[in-house]
Amino acid sequence: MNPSGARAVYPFVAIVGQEALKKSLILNVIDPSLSGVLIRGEKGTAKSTAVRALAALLPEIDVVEGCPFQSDPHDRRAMAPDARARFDAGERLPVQRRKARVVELPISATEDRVIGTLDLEHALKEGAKRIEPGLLATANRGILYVDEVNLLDDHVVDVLLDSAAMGVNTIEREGISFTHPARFTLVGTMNPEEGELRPQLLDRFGLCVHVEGLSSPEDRVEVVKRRAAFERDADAFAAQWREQTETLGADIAAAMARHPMVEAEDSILLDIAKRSLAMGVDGHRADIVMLKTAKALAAWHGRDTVVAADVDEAATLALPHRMRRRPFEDVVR
Ligand SMILES: Nc1ncnc2c1ncn2[C@@H]1O[C@H](COP(=O)(O)OP(=O)(O)OP(=O)(O)O)[C@@H](O)[C@H]1O
Repeated sequence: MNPSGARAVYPFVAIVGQEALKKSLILNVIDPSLSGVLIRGEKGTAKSTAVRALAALLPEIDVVEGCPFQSDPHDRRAMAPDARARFDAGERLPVQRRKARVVELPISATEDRVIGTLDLEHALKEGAKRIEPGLLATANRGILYVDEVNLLDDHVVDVLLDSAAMGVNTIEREGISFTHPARFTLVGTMNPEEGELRPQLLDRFGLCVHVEGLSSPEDRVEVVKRRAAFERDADAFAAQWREQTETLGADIAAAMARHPMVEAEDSILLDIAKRSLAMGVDGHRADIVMLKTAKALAAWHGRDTVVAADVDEAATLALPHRMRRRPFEDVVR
């Protein structure tokens, strides 16, 4: 525990190697419309460590103070009904500035816990209907993290992916229909040895990375040393990595600011289309995501124009889970 009472989190920048994993998360912060990432791989390879550590690198956002739906005080369309009604009535909404969050969805979460529900106790006691927000409300404008996403009820995964795609969540109970903004980046981790995700669900994760244990003995030693130092004194360890953490946070913020300016020429779009055709992907999601990824990469590298190398890298992140399976091969790598 650190002085604020929060449990110290292993720093993102102290993760050894695993560049694709780290890059896929950073790109989703630069462009939250990338539709998230599915991180597949064996156990103990820093998957959950990386996602939890991402919280320290997320941008600051303004929220309507006390709003359980994380309404944006500066954008009427990004407000939940209550905040919008107050805004329309001319109220000056109180603003709280805080970091965007990583919210974890436990594997045992029920549909009500995810979507939200009607507070029946309140309705019975007070005679008034009140919405009890779910995790999709808490995760609005942040990251929703599902560890072992392959073990989550298919129906709940469907709900998550639908909300993530539409940017809204609707709670329907007892004749009431309540809609609130739910824009979040879905990050799922899974160990394929414990079961696969349906291909329809795979395709809806923007990016996919495969993570393996490190193969160099030196790197493995470094992992052990760093972990031991972290466990000995987590705050001192975090302090040791603070400067690098701040630099990475500033680099991400700069890329986010540059991102809307990035352009891609038609020759790049053609290159993307040809790659999708060559890989035999279904539909057009691969092309759309590849272009977005290439643009986020260009912004990350400080450029305003997408170059061929961005498309090369984007393809490694956006295509693996979309290639048509060959007979007898149902494992995505
Ligand atoms: N590349 C790495 N750099 C630093 N620490 C690592 C690395 N790989 C693994 N670790 C350490 O190994 C432990 C296991 O990592 P983590 O909990 O993130 O695994 P995981 O991939 O989420 O798998 P599981 O599903 O088993 O939890 C953690 O203590 C983590 O700090």
